Amino acid sequence: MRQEVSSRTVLAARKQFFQHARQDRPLDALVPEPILRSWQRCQERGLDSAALPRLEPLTAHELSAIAERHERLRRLCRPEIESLYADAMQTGCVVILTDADGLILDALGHADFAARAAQVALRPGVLWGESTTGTNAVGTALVEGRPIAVHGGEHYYDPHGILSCSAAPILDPYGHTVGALDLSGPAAVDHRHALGLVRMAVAQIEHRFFDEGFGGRRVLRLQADRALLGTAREGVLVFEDERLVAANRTGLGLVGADWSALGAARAGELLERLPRADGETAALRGAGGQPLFVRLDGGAGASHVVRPAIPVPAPRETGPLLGAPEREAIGRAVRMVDADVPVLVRGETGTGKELAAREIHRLSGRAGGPFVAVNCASIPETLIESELFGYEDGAFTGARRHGRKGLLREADGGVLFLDEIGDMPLALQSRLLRVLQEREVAPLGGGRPVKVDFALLCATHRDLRALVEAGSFRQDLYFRIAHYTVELPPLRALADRAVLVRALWRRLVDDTRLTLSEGCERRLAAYGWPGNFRQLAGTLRALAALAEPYRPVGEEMLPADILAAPTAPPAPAAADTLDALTVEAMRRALDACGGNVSQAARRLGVNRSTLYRRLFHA
Ligand SMILES: Nc1ncnc2c1ncn2[C@@H]1O[C@H](COP(=O)(O)OP(=O)(O)OP(=O)(O)O)[C@@H](O)[C@H]1O
Repeated sequence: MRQEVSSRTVLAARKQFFQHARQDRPLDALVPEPILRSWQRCQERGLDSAALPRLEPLTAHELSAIAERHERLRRLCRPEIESLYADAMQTGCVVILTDADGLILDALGHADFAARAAQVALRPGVLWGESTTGTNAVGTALVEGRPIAVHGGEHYYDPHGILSCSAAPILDPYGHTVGALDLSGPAAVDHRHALGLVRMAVAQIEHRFFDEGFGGRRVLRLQADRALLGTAREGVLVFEDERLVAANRTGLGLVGADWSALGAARAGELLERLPRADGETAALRGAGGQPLFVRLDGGAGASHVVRPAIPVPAPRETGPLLGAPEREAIGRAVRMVDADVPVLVRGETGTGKELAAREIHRLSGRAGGPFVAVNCASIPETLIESELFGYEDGAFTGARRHGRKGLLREADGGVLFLDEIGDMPLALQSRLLRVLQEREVAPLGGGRPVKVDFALLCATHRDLRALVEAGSFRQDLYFRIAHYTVELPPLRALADRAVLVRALWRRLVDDTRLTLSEGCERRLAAYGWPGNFRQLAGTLRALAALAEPYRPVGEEMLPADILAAPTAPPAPAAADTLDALTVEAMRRALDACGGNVSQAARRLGVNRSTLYRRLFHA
């Protein structure tokens, strides 16, 4: 209902604004002020709202060069993108990361909506800045410098009326805009929580900027609520000598300052004093008299890297968490790769096919060589050939085309990973087959063939045999790449999922004070996880964002569809077998040591590898 009323109002506002009809009501009573301001900016630029926006998508090659330049931003945003992705899968949305100009770097989400969004060019490589694409959440949030939701007809261009988008700019510790995060879905669906989710995710990302150290400067963490110190909801102020040089928005807000204070304000103007000792939590007052809890990390003589305010995490394990059969299958795949036999990894989306492929590479004799991953489904069909095989100078008309080596040659000495191989066009399948037979690549444009030496790993979520029968996959290529297949089972089919949930939580959440309650773990273990590990990881990250230190996350914080799923049957009586008792003792030791595997192994008097194998790969 709310959606209907608002879309009627927006329609009236559009009529008044774009058709210069009678001014029945002041426009700012019909649409939010930031939207109106944006419409006016677009009109002044001469954008025609009834036309199609002028778009110049980047080529896959240009996009990958830009994405590489923004590697740090993408890495810092990854945990939040994955947790928003879990939400997006449930609400039929896409999560989008852009650079500071509004160029889409990553878009991840529900396939149905992603396909519709692509029709209005809401996809990687396309610029959604306001000056080209009119009023839209990303572009307008970047211009206005604050989080903004743009629903349906509030978009400047008519075709964008199918979208409902919420975006927030991402600021670095110096107040510079480095990108924007956006959650977009169909306009017909009410996404009232989207802006809140995006805002929270951006606060976490901005907080993470401070993890990378400030070279001996003094980093002050502050909060009015002591329990929030050490969490992503704390404020941060960085001082060089006594001068404020970096901050996050919460920190500035708590001392009543804004970005203009950077480089100008001195500590004494913001707080009654700085705490005397490193690591000491002090109760003091802001310059305005407001009570605050503060803690200082690092100082004049401090080491180069800022000490984290949360307990030091155990070193991270990064490979996949696997059951014993899958670990064995991966071991066999490593032997195949070492013998130059191609390997196919099969599994539903999110089961960890790429992670498994990276693990095979890491364990193989080619670990010292490159791992080159190509997603055959995400590169436009017209570009796959040149991306893979490269091209000579002048192979194309147009000044931008310089010769390119191609990914097959870039994988030389290492592993080429062809993800979603089932989506490779038939003509290219023939070319690939020839390369595999002859072990040489001829670039487009008639260059001399070059010898290549790479091991081939392919992955698919499809039934390749059925594609062969349907005539869309070459049988000879199928036989060539599917000598040995690693089947990754869906998460719901794995044994002992509670152990997996706990292990993944420990991996993803550095702060050992944050834990899941038993009931919550049970619910998570019982759920069907259509998005498999990816969805589970996203959900765990979202729960971590809501968790408070020393208060185990309760079931009530779980998303509705997980709560609605039936819970697991009670543990089997076999729990009293010697094996089950051993594993239970190991789990308890691990919990007692805050997830630190080395410490737990020492306590039990067993090898670290034994503990790891029994708990995580059992
Ligand atoms: N076995 C696992 N252990 C821990 N994390 C995992 C595991 N499998 C997947 N993940 C996590 O889930 C996410 C998705 O993994 P990955 O991209 O490898 O899946 P995929 O099967 O290749 O997905 P898609 O088919 O959609 O490309 C990643 O963040 C990865 O770290």
